[in-house]
Amino acid sequence: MASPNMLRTEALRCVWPDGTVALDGLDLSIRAAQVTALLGGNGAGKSSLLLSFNGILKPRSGRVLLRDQPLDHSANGLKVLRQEVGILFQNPDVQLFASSVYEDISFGLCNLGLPEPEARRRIEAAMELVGITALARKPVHHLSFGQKKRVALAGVLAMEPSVLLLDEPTAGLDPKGADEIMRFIRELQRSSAMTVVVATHDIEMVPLFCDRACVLDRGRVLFEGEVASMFEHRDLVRQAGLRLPRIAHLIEILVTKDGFDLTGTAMTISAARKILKSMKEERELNGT
Ligand SMILES: Nc1ncnc2c1ncn2[C@@H]1O[C@H](COP(=O)(O)OP(=O)(O)OP(=O)(O)O)[C@@H](O)[C@H]1O
Repeated sequence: MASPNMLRTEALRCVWPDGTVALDGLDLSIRAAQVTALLGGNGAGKSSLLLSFNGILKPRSGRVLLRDQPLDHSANGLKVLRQEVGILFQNPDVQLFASSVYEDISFGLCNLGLPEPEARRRIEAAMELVGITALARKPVHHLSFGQKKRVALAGVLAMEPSVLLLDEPTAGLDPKGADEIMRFIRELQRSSAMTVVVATHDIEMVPLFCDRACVLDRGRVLFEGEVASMFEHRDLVRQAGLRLPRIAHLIEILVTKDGFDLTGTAMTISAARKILKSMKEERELNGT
């Protein structure tokens, strides 16, 4: 059975104050308890869409619905919304402003007026989750970029949101850090049934960590559906300025240019290994 929709847009049109149309009549759905990749070239509208999900960018027309209820853009409505829908910005410097890591993570919770023991429990749990407990007393301005990103994420997670919006979470991280953050988000999403939306240019991680994909182009939806199905629409992928994962591209070249008789396609190394192993077994059976 398909998951219910957590977020939905109806003919959503968003225009920045300078007149730039960022989203141009968008109709799409974000399924609950899944990881959705938001893809598209530079300026396609990914960040603008995340900002509209969080109520920061208000629709010029159309609407955004959370659990089938239109967003309430009043001051109180936004306060409630931001407890439920957390956003990690691409640049952690716009998100961090307190003097120490601990204080920064506690900022959003202080605004909720939580009792001190509950706030402390949440802060410590969030620091533990993202692996920054040892940094608790460190000044934020002494942290590396990757550490700042984890602190900003801990601040979002301490609010215990049911929807997590991530704008380029792996940008600027080393390969190990990028892999760790995506694995961690995937595990967290599975254990807590969180809904996650990831705007990214990191196409390699899409088949590894995402269930669905939504491809934007000039503020419009070009594709919405399962990740595997998106990669089957190769023309569309390329039209949107995207590419296949390297391993899928290699398989494509082996079949189309080098005449390899491979059945199926592969988006990940483990899937490619299966295909190549089955080809080897078939050859051995046929004695070729
Ligand atoms: N604060 C702003 N003021 C005016 N225009 C903006 C603002 N932020 C974004 N835009 C414009 O809105 C459009 C969509 O930008 P957006 O940042 O949402 O795209 P994106 O898909 O996230 O791009 P990228 O992959 O480069 O981060 C672009 O034309 C951009 O120039």
